[in-house]
Amino acid sequence: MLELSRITAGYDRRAPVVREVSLTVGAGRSVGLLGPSGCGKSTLARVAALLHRPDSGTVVIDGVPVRGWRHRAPREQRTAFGVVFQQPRLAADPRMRLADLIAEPLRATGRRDEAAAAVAGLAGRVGLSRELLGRRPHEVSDGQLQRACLARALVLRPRWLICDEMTAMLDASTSAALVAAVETYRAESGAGLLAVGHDSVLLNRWCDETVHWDELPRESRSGV
Ligand SMILES: Nc1ncnc2c1ncn2[C@@H]1O[C@H](COP(=O)(O)OP(=O)(O)OP(=O)(O)O)[C@@H](O)[C@H]1O
Repeated sequence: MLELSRITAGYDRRAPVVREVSLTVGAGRSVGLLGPSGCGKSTLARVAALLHRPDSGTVVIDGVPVRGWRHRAPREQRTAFGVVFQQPRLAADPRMRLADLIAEPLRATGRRDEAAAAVAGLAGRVGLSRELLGRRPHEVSDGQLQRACLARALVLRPRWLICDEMTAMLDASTSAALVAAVETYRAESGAGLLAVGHDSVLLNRWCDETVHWDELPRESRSGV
């Protein structure tokens, strides 16, 4: 279970963008989070993925409370998450070939020897040819780069996936292929998913449950 309780977070402690928000995703479940631009969905998603330390509140991952974010998070918790962002070009090192980009989390965790087999397997799943794996980000389309970013998010076989507007910049067929790759992985691994987006049709079709930002429990507002 991924439990976010009474999270307050932002970029200026005096004016947090997320205030006392709670959200729970059951083990193996998928939750779609909808909301207007700028309301704080990505910030909350980054808190959940241990990439952004909240000002207050608690995160509990599979029963273990989080005590540190980013480099302060224990490796076991950090690697429990695979994260895909909206803009692959901001999330990919422009110098790396796609094969190296996908394998990067394995290298960072001392598992370099697994890279070749893992990349070959994942490339098939996300629909990247061998030729594309040898190219650098500026030599591929946004959709092809996002396929590589999804493969990178799956390479450590995470228990949780956070997809923050993963398909926002993509055409319908690439979006469908990426959603299908996520769901195939979830079906075999039992991983849970938090998918953030604007597209209620897509999220309703994709996820077990969708919640709107304005409907999330806020203990302070209800007077607790
Ligand atoms: N690095 C940052 N520094 C300062 N403010 C930021 C930063 N990132 C986001 N913000 C601000 O925090 C607020 C919430 O942003 P966030 O990206 O979480 O919203 P969102 O709901 O995901 O929006 P969108 O749907 O447009 O992606 C916005 O007002 C945004 O301008």
